[in-house]
Parts: sequence; C-alpha cells; structure tokens
Amino acid sequence: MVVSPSTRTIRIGSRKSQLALVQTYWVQEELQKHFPTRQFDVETMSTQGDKILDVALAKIGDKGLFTKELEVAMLDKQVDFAVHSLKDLPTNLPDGLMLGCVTQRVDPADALVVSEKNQDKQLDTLPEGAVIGTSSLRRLAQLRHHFPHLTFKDIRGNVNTRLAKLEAGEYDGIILAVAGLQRLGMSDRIHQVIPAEISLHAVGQGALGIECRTEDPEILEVLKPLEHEETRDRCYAERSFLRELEGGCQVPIGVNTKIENGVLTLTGMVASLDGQRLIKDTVSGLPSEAEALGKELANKVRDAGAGEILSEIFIQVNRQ
Ligand SMILES: NCc1[nH]cc(CCC(=O)O)c1CC(=O)O
Repeated sequence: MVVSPSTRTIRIGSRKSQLALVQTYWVQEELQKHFPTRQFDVETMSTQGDKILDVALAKIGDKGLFTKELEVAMLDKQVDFAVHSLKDLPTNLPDGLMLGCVTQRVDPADALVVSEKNQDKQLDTLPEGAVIGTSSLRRLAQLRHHFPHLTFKDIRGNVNTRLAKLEAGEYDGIILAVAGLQRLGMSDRIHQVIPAEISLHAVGQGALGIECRTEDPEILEVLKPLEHEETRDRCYAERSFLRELEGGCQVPIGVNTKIENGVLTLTGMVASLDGQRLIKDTVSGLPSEAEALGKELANKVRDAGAGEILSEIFIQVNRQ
C-alpha cells in the first residue's frame, strides 16, 4: 500500500496536567476543523516540572523544566509538535526545534484568588502579614514593591493543587494567571485582576506556543491557520527582551505589550527580590522589528541598573 503524505497521522505532544490537556485538545479541535480529513492524535507525558514538586521553582530555574521530555519526543519523531503555555517555553530552544506557531492570546494579566474569609478584601486592603502564595519571583518582587506589609510564601503544583492549598487554609490569597483560570472554566475564582501598574505579566503569558521540528515543512504548514500575527509579534518582542536579560535562573522580569496603529510598544521591568528596586522602561517601533525592540529595551534597562540586580539574584538563588 502506498501511503500518501497527506494521510500521515499527526501526533501532538502534551503534558498531562488538566490545563495542558485543555490547551492541547483545543489545538487538536481547531486543526481538525481546518483539516477535516487528517488524523490528529494526542500523546501525553510527564515532565520534570510535573515530578519535582518539593523544590522552589526559583532554585531549580525553569529552563525547560516543563518542556524537555516533549522536546526529546519530537527529536525522536515520536510526536510531531508540542503545545505549551508559551510562558513555560524557554527563549532558546534545542537545535532542530523551533517555535512554529503562536496562538491568539487571552488576557495576560495575573489574578488574586482569595480564601473564604477574605472575600471582602483586595490586595490593598489585606491586613498586615496576610499570607500570599506565589512561586514566581516576578509576582513576588512586584507585589512586595507595592505591598510591603504582606507576607509571601512559596506555592507549587498545578492550578488545582494550588487552589486546594488555598482552601486548606495555608494562605490568605494566591496569585494565578487569569488565562489559566479562564481555560479551566474557573473564571469565577478570579477575585481581582491585577492591573499592569502593579504587576507586569510574564513573557508570553496568555498565549500558546507550538514547538515543532525545524525540518518539517508539512507540520509548519498545518500549524499556519492557528498563528495569530499580532500575538506572535508581541510575544517575539517579549521573548527577545527576556532572552537578552536572563542569566541561567528564573528572574523577576515582567512585560506588557500592545500594537496600536501599526506600532508595537513594549514595556519591561526588572525588580530586586525584596521589591526595593524596580527598573522599568518602554520602547516602540514596527512589529516586524519585534526582536530588535526586545534587545533595545534590554540594553536600556541593563544600563539603568537591571544588570546589577540580575547578577545579585543569580548569586542569591544559587547560594540558597
Ligand atoms: N507556570 C505555570 C503556568 N503556566 C501557564 C499558566 C497559565 C497561564 C498562561 O497560559 O500563560 C500557568 C499557571 C499560572 O501561572 O497561574
């Protein structure tokens, strides 16, 4: 039997968490609509990030923690592409793999979710010493900067696990991405959407990134209908900013982007872990120059003192 190329089954790799599966099945469904005669299968696997739950994320660094196993499977041709939350995808990918598609972003903001007894509180009305759960240095530094009276405590696990820890009374509130809660059908848990003036979001937050083999034009073609140009340009600028600044560990870097009248505006910040120093600046230019804009902004904040903050963090995190 001769198998024509168009009958090749396409295998999609995914993590097993509920959020990862919701995202992957969405991609599968959308592609099935565009290519009704093709077969798309989903293959799930656990990643390091799903297994190591007892070590602070900042310490292990998040380089590829949630992506490595999927990348090995792609390079071994066990799967053809992998669906990631773009914010979990490292800015430098292994040889032979690329970011093949960026989907339309949903709200990239962070949200406060509060425990039963704090339903009448917001970030600025929570009492002195209230315990806020987050494992992200970015959220920690920015919230400490604005609300130094709050206490911050690490929290790990997937979205459901974190919500369970909140319900168990370990925290007064936790910070989660709006996007994740929405995708899991838990928008009702969003108590306060944190404005960009208080906390800039993570690079790529709210978008899906599809990683695939560089040398597989058929897959790249299949992914095209899911690409959202505006999100892609914004995320390329954000990723370029992060790539220029990160030095081998998770760092408190936040961004915000918009495209208006054909102009891409990128705001980025770097903060010290204690929230005392926060360096923030903005650049604008053509969306087609997204990567150059990211570099330009990285140089600006580095010159303004971000370089010093980042090297201090690198030392602190590795000493712990
Ligand atoms: N690091 C975990 C993670 N990776 C992606 C999301 C959901 C948000 C998104 O897709 O950007 C989350 C949960 C969270 O930050 O609350």
